[in-house]
Amino acid sequence: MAPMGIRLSPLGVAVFCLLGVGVIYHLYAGVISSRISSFRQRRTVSLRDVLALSIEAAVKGGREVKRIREENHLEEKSKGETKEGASEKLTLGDLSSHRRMFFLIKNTYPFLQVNSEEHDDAEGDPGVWSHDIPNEVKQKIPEDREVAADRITVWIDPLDATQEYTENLRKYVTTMVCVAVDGEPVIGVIHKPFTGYTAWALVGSGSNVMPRAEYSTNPPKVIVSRSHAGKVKDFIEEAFGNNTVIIPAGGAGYKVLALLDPPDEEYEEADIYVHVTFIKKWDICAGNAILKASGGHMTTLKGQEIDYSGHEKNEGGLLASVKVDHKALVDRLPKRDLDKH
Ligand SMILES: Nc1ncnc2c1ncn2[C@@H]1O[C@H](COP(=O)(O)O)[C@@H](OP(=O)(O)O)[C@H]1O
Ligand SMILES: [Mg+2]
Ligand SMILES: [Mg+2]
Ligand SMILES: [Mg+2]
Repeated sequence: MAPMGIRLSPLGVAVFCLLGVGVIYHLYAGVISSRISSFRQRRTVSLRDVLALSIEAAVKGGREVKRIREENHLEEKSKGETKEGASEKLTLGDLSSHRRMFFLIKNTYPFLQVNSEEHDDAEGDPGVWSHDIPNEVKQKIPEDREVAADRITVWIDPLDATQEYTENLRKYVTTMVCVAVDGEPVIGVIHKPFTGYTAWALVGSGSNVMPRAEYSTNPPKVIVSRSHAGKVKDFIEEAFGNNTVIIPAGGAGYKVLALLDPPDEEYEEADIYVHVTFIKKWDICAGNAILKASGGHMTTLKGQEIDYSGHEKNEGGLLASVKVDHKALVDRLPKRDLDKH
């Protein structure tokens, strides 16, 4: 017999304990959840560390891209079709690079939101960041900034210009990482796996790639997509005249580099970059950050800034420029509904 004449069976004890936990949870739920959320908010990352990690991710992903192309073992598939009916290709290069890049970032900072173009939850990768900060980054970014982790969205394109990769047009291929803070592009990395060149920028702090000395807008030389062009030629001729030089090229990363002055072997020189079909944020965020760091702009065709948080779609087209009057360019573009392209 228990004291005071109460006898509790094991089941009774369990029910009693559960009730007790329930009462305590009810009383303290608000306190517990606010403690958890304030703990999350207090978690910060150094932007210089995230830049170095992004460079390492782009380079390591790029090694996979190069290896698989050189072994000529692409395992090419189609993920479906774009709205315009072009095949959206996927190769082993995209997937292996995704695994390297995505898990390098996730294993280092598991709490960061990372959005990759590709998905492969089945196979992880044990890689973690080396914590090496390249000398060039140390020199150009002497002062660091800490940012709350919940303000950050990372965008990864493990292989940009997959179409051209399958055609063995190597110069167009890049790997890209972008870090947005509150939806604004802040860190951009564009790496070229076949030459080893890497362009990077931390907006407001420094960059290793500069604009050229001169740009023309009367008319501009316009770089455009070669495999997702839509009716871009008509659009450009209506804006800038029938004699405008149009340069078709693969890759959104490549086309941004063509607006700048990268010390890389093979690239074309353009004054502006125009895209009129649908495009996704992992394709454009890194280039947007790099242009912004040089005082340039990447906007929709109506001149709106692109928000790099939330969903991945950009449906308003693209106009990118540097060292010219971007607003004046927007004003010269035809005011058309993009669905008609
Ligand atoms: N209409 C569209 N729909 C979906 N993705 C598009 C697109 N136009 C361009 N892209 C993507 O944007 C990148 C650059 O395209 P382009 O070379 O035609 O300028 C490519 O990225 P990926 O190769 O990473 O898929 C391509 O798939
Ligand atoms: Mg793709
Ligand atoms: Mg891409
Ligand atoms: Mg891609």
